Amino acid sequence: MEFQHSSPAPTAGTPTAVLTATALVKRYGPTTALDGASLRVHRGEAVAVMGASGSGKTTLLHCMAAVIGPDSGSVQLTVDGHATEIAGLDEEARSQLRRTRFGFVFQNGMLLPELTALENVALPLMVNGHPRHAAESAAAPWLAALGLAGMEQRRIGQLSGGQAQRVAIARAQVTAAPVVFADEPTGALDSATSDDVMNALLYATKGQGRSLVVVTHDPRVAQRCDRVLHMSDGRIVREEEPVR
Ligand SMILES: Nc1ncnc2c1ncn2[C@@H]1O[C@H](COP(=O)(O)OP(=O)(O)OP(=O)(O)O)[C@@H](O)[C@H]1O
Repeated sequence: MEFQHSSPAPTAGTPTAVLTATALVKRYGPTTALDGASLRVHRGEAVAVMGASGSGKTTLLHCMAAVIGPDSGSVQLTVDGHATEIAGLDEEARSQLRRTRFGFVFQNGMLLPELTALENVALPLMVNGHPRHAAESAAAPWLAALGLAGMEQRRIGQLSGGQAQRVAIARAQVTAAPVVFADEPTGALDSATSDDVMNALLYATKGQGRSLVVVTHDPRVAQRCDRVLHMSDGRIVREEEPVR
């Protein structure tokens, strides 16, 4: 299965940074969305980003994930001992990075309704040039691992909200991306389903030695992560490690 190829978890006491953001600034006209935000994400850890509406969480996630470039500051991605500065890349290079190094899970899944569950999960591999049969063969074990065996041929509208979100999680894993970004992944779900989806998300990321960065308003989701970073006015102002 795809996740057998993933990196091992970091050894205790020597956390390795996979993403290091330093002094990120991003302005939209008169609005300063990021005002010197800095953080590190270590290999194999789950980090929650919390904060009031408008504090800059999504903008931070988008800068870290090469969705947008910051106006200034640095984002360093380190994979297999090789560090790359990604903050200044052009759109084409950012797009390639997103397809190969990052996975994404959003609140509404962002799945293609006209495709089946299996096709949705296989899609990132096909976009990266894998033939359909190979892509679907790699995708199917992920659906099974996330409790969706037998549902491969259903279209997204024939799944519950929690099932659809698990398809989105499978899709974010199938390229073995070292970092997965999730923006309010449980925002549209009831609390029991939210717990299931969070279990699936942690299993598919941290459980495979990958890193997870999750933006959330839900303290229950944050509580499940290794570290919780609090944002205010475009900066990280506080960090805590939830007691479990
Ligand atoms: N594309 C954009 N154009 C203009 N302003 C933007 C844009 N994106 C974000 N902003 C502004 O930047 C600030 C930070 O927005 P951001 O979405 O990062 O906050 P957030 O903490 O994720 O908020 P929420 O919890 O409501 O999603 C806000 O004032 C927002 O209005």
